[in-house]
Amino acid sequence: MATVINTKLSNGGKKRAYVTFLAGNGDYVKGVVGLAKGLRKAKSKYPLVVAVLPDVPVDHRRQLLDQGCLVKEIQPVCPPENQTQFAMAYYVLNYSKLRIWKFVEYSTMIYLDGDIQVFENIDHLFDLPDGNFYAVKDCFCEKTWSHTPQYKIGYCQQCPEKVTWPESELGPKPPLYFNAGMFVYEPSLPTYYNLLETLNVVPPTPFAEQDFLNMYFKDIYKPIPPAYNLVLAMLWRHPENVELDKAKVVHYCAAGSKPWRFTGKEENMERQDIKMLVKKWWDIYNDESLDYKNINVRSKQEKEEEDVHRKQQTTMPQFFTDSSEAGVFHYAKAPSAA
Ligand SMILES: O=c1ccn([C@@H]2O[C@H](COP(=O)(O)OP(=O)(O)O)[C@@H](O)[C@H]2O)c(=O)[nH]1
Ligand SMILES: OC[C@H]1O[C@H](O[C@@H]2[C@@H](O)[C@H](O)[C@@H](O)[C@H](O)[C@@H]2O)[C@H](O)[C@@H](O)[C@H]1O
Ligand SMILES: [Mn+2]
Repeated sequence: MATVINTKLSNGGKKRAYVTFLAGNGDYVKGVVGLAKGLRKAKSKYPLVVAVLPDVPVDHRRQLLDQGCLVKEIQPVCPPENQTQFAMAYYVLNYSKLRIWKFVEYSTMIYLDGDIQVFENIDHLFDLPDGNFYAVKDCFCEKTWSHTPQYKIGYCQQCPEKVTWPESELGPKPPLYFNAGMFVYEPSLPTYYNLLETLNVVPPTPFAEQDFLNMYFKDIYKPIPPAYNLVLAMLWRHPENVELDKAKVVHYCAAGSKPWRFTGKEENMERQDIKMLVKKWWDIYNDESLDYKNINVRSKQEKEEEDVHRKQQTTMPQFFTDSSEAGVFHYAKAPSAA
């Protein structure tokens, strides 16, 4: 009987945290600072861990520590030698995200890209049933997908009734596919080592670690509502699937939409909803009252009010219990991916 490795805390404690990933000495650090301040404004009760590659400079790490982040250095993960043309050349560095499965001091983590902002409290996602991988469905309609059969025939999982998948010509319909900019997962050493072993034998593909994670977790992937990761292209590709005022999490992944380098010149960036969302991001980034150093000076009364507000927030939203999403909770506990 193999010894079961207890990858949870030895005292069985249930630690939780948000986690993001930072590489390079460029301007993505602004995204992570904005995310740290956004989580604070949303009154999240869990810390933000930032997994940094060795090339993240000391002054950027200092900025993150000053914003109350927990900075953890990780080593890069490189895919096997390959001739793949990644959808974006820099996607090759995104494989390093896989290191976050090693953070087993946490039982559950919510991964958020550095170009994501959390505008409403999503702490309740930590209470989703264990054993699954939760994320929001992606869209195949941007030209970044032009290399795929879906794109070529105009098929998208966001509107499967629009173009029927031609099983006779293309074989079975592709499984549901998630955007890897946001997901709820359980760190696990067996899963971590198996991910790295599997990576070495799977040929890389254009969406790099996003494709790889979709392949690896396809049997335990459970979709959650788009409010938890609004991929901006949905606004012009599938407006019928978007309720902008209900978007709790916004993912600035459309070309030209990164708020900290926004010019408004690229396609779709002249839209009023895009400009409103970019302003919303900047309002948080520039709000000094959200800086970590200023948070601890609040009055005792404000803290009591905050506790009341937080208690109101921690109940699972109604739609998770009485809508199609309820299927997420009625699944039998899936076998761990490990
Ligand atoms: O130079 C870079 C590029 C990417 N990233 C990190 O990798 C994530 C994924 O890249 P990106 O969000 O640009 O991909 P997209 O979601 O736009 O396809 C970013 O959010 C950052 O957290 C980074 O830190 N530095
Ligand atoms: O390395 C691959 C990346 O793939 C994803 O971004 C893409 C993808 O979602 C496409 O569907 C969109 O068309 C595109 O705009 C968007 O940038 C993740 O957001 C990112 O974290 C990362 O995993
Ligand atoms: Mn992103």
